[in-house]
Amino acid sequence: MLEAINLTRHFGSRTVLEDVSFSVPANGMTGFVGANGAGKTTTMRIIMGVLKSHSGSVSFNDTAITAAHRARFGYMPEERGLYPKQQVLDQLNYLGQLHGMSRTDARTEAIGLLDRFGIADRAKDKLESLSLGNQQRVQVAASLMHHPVALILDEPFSGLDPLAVDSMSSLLAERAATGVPILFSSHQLDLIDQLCDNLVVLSEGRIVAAGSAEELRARAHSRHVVVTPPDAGWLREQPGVSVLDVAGPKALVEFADDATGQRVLRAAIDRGAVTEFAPLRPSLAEIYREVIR
Ligand SMILES: Nc1ncnc2c1ncn2[C@@H]1O[C@H](COP(=O)(O)OP(=O)(O)OP(=O)(O)O)[C@@H](O)[C@H]1O
Repeated sequence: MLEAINLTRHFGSRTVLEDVSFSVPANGMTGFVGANGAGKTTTMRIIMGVLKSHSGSVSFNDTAITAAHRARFGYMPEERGLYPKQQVLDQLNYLGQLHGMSRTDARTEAIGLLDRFGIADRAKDKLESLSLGNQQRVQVAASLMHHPVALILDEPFSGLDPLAVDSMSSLLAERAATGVPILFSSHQLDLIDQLCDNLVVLSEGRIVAAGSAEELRARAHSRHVVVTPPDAGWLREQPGVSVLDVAGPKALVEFADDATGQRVLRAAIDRGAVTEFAPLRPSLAEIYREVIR
């Protein structure tokens, strides 16, 4: 597990991170979301030691993080970082060898990753001759070359077509399943919803929500769809019930607590037929919108 503990960072007189704490558990993907300028890249840079925090710390598997840990991490920085004029395969080979892989292992791994991303035929081309989306695939491949023990990826999915998103997400899910903590930032809430086991939401340098998707869903608003023919308007009169929408027999409601939900269900049965009484699982995207409001 990777942990950020009370990180604070200023730029001049501006505080861009304030007491930021969250964990990135092994066995799962953690989505890092927040508006432009919220502080995601700054946090990732601090985790990777590219930037120092003014207070707070980072730990990996319950010990203070060291350069040796970080050398075994995979990092895809916001500014990317491969050489545009160098051949794709050469760069991946070189990076693998920098991480201690033999020339043969590095080459095998590089070809395997390029193949996985459907761009093995571009191995001998200069990076700059690839489309932006394909360059992005190479950048992600670079971060995966040495079988990292943790992955920190700054917007790895931006600019990818749907097939590339699929191949990248299945590869990352495989790595996560082997116990590699993965933190990735994204503005694509639908993807976050699809991929993440954990979510960290940053707003103006502060954590506004963090935890497992299940915990966050359980903590979120308790919305229900209630269908009581012929007309669900009576729900408006019920204490502890906020009616968000009503159309004939169907209402979308929020209960103040579970007991209110049970009381309303009994009242609905007393009135006649109840054809639907169903909790709505909020998506992570909805949770994000709610906490960021
Ligand atoms: N080197 C720097 N000098 C001064 N201010 C900086 C520096 N780096 C980042 N900032 C400021 O810190 C704040 C957080 O920026 P950061 O890049 O971490 O946000 P972000 O959440 O990654 O945003 P985005 O989603 O747009 O990538 C911003 O206001 C940014 O202008």
